[in-house]
Amino acid sequence: MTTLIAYKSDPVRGAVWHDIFSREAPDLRLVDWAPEGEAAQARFLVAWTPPEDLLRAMPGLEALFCIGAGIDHLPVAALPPAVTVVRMVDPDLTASMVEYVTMAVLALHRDLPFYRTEQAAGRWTPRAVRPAAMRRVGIMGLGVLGQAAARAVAGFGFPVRGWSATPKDLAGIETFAGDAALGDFLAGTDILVCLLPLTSATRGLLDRRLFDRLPDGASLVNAGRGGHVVEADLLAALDGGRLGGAILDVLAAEPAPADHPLLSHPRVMVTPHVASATQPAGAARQVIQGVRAHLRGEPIPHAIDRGQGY
Ligand SMILES: O=C(O)C(=O)CO
Repeated sequence: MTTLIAYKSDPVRGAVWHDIFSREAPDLRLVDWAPEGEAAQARFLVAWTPPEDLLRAMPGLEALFCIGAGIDHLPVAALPPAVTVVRMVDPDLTASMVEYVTMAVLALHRDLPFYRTEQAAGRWTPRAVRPAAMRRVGIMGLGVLGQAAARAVAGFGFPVRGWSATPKDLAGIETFAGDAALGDFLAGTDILVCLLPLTSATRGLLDRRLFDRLPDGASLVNAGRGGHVVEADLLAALDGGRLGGAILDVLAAEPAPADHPLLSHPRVMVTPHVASATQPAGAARQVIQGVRAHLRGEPIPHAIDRGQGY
């Protein structure tokens, strides 16, 4: 019997998914999601936004493949433990995130938010140029994206440290793990990069208490989720001079309202959640590998740990 995989996402990228499945996995059949169609019988679903009341819509569901790296928006708790939830790990998605973090770290290191404001005011205000070796970058979250970003940033000569919930060993990167080590990690971080997954343990973690543990004038890059940051505390830290600047790809409410104070802040640069995106070819191949592993009775690579929430 053919294995059915339902696809519920953008139809333009869907054309690439169909092409890869028909050429590389003729034994598997990708069908576009429709509530009344055969897709409802599928054992696997690929989606960013699953159908409402997923289990009723797909009673035979065995695995949900998220089309993005983050799964915090999915109704995981409502799914029985037998349904595996899988995160996307796509080389193009990782590469784009590495570009974004590198760009943001360099922009903060080279005072770009400051020069943008000076230029707008018609001012010519040079600041001292500091070598990368004098700017310490701290990356929170050392999963696939965090590790790749840490290596890339270290390549410019920045001393790089990383913090994660559980201990990680990374060549050339000083690593810290758990709540007890957070203070030491922050005290030696001039540019803080958040790439954490959003869970009940990390929601609101970037608050006044955390900003107070950074060196004076430190800056922030958030390419995780808006929910990591207490935005009122970030604004207060920027206005009070604790933080020198921020580059944010994500905000608590997206799209952000036009009058959001972070959008107009002179030392903040905001991008509209574009740091990275899954590309269809690599994503389709990850799903093919994952479905095949499952059919062989093996664990699906990049399945989330429900206890950890990512
Ligand atoms: O992949 C993700 O989780 C994203 O946020 C992409 O937009």
